[in-house]
Amino acid sequence: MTQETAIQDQIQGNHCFGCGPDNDQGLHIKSYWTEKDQTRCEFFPSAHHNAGPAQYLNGGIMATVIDCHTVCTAIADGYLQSGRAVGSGDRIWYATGNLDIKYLAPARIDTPLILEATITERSPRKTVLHCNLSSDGRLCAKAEVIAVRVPGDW
Ligand SMILES: CCCCCCCCCC(=O)SCCNC(=O)CCNC(=O)[C@H](O)C(C)(C)COP(=O)(O)OP(=O)(O)OC[C@H]1O[C@@H](n2cnc3c(N)ncnc32)[C@H](O)[C@@H]1OP(=O)(O)O
Repeated sequence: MTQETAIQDQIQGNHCFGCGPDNDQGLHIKSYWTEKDQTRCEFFPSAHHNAGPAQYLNGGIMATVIDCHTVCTAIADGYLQSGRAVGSGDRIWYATGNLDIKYLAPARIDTPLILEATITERSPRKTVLHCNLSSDGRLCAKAEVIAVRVPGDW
């Protein structure tokens, strides 16, 4: 199960700092389905995304890309569960209700991140996801995220 168009590029009107195509100063992450209930994102940090040491990535950036990759996955899944193409018809939105992240190892600033999200639970009001963040073949963070459905005009 693969797709050529990123989830974020199928959703209109997204100004999110992490994932919104409409945010000129955002991170512009791109997420793709890989298998049923699984998505992947590759993100190249910029030089100014440092933690204190110049060689390592800031933990808030790590949390942001996990947040956006998982919530965009929940949004896309919301459309699919409704039998609709992603981005079609009335807007389906989710917001982050909970983000529980464990930092396991530093991620280098000069190495792409690989994010792999899996939907572990879904109900009409919320979607629960697990996400691994790896860099240079090493698991650097893992997270549990609860995405909660909100109105289309949220
Ligand atoms: C095209 C757009 C693309 C956008 C992508 C954006 C990616 C980035 C996402 C973000 O960063 S969003 C910004 C950060 N998040 C927020 O600002 C959310 C602030 N909180 C809220 O607005 C509300 O508290 C929230 C929408 C999360 C929940 O309020 P509700 O009153 O709608 O929830 P409700 O009490 O009806 O609960 C619905 C379900 O969610 C669960 N839930 C609600 N809040 C939760 C919470 N905080 N943690 C865990 N679970 C929560 C709740 O237990 C319940 O589960 P069940 O259906 O199983 O009973």
